[in-house]
Amino acid sequence: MAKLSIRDLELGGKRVLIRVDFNVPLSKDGREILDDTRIRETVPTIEYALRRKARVVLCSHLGRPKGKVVPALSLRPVVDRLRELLDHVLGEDENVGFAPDCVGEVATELVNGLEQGQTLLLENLRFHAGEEANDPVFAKKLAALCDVYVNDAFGSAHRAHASTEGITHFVKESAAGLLMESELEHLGKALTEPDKPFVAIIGGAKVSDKIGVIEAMLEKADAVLIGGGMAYTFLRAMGQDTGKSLVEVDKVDVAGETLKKAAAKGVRFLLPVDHVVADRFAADAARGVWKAPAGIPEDKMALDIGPETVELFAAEIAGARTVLWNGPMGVFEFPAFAVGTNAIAEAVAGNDEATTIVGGGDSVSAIHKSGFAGKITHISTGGGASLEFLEGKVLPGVEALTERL
Ligand SMILES: Nc1ncnc2c1ncn2[C@@H]1O[C@H](COP(=O)(O)OP(=O)(O)O)[C@@H](O)[C@H]1O
Ligand SMILES: O=C(OP(=O)(O)O)[C@H](O)COP(=O)(O)O
Ligand SMILES: [Mg+2]
Repeated sequence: MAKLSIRDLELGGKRVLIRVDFNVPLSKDGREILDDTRIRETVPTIEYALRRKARVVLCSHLGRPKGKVVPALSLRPVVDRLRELLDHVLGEDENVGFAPDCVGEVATELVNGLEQGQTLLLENLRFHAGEEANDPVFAKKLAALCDVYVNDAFGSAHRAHASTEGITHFVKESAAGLLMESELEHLGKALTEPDKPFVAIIGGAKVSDKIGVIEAMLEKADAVLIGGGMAYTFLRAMGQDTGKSLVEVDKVDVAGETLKKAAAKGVRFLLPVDHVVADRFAADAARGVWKAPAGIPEDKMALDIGPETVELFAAEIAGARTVLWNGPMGVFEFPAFAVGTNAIAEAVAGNDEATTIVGGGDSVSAIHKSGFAGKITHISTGGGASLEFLEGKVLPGVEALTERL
């Protein structure tokens, strides 16, 4: 099922709306970009359009503002970084423009005022509730800003939102961008029929989003290693005390079912056997190592996997021929709780015989921080998107694109 590519489009003079995933990890005040991979990876697509004299409009979400304007989640800080990265394509005095709202009069005026070879970034799509609700009224407003639509946001391709799915119903041509194509190609090669043993490592904090995918993963993986914030809902399902650790109470049943299925299928399902716990969620919190079978005390939260877990996971990783990793093993943003994530990064990077894929906005930030990024086969801009790709279903953001005839 071939989809239209940006390379199939006539772009000269056209208003080209490119949906990008600039959902980059930010410092707490929202001013500093901690990892710019997701911006850098879209440069080839933007450059491609600019060189063909398109009038380029970029749109993205950032974080989860839930339909309200949250100043700390403004995309404005991205403009400067983008300007630097496009320096080789833009004229000397040329700036990347910024529209303080993604739809409405001001946005329309700024978009229509764009000349060939100019670029405008729209404010956070999720400041409008219509984005996540996939409201056709909002999708139509976005569509009105362009002549052609390009989706380069692989990291958001698992979302059927107004800017990834809805909009395609209101534009004539919807095409994949160069990053979208490259991600699908790399992940397709590595994950459609993965070399075995296939080890999947899942961590991070988006428990309710990703826990459902783990069950599907049991069909493909030989071993599943669960760390980070994902682990505690499973440990709770096993009846362990998890203290103040991240647990999605609504998902404890799903976790229990997944554990049963893994056992029935003979898939090795590894959970942390020890934890680095803290008394509060802070960089300078008092730390200690807690080891199963003792439960995590009521007043403590687990913020990293412990040293025995690292050894257990590293041994499994060493025998793999394909590794897919999404979700950090701990709160790696705090150096004191980055040890487990860095050790797993070293183990994945150290397996020279395996195809290794690390995906996700925060996981990519973590792998760069660890210093081992250079030894990973493919660094993907998608976390949830990579996991859902592995399930084998077509991602809604890809499915919605125009068929190539
Ligand atoms: N034990 C934990 N408790 C709370 N948060 C955690 C824990 N381990 C990891 N995290 C957090 O998970 C976040 C990343 O999760 P997620 O967005 O799912 O990953 P990715 O962006 O790589 O797909 C990080 O900000 C990290 O601090
Ligand atoms: O960061 C993202 O996904 P990821 O954390 O799984 O890598 C995407 O931008 C999707 O964001 P969302 O999970 O808030 O829809
Ligand atoms: Mg993330």
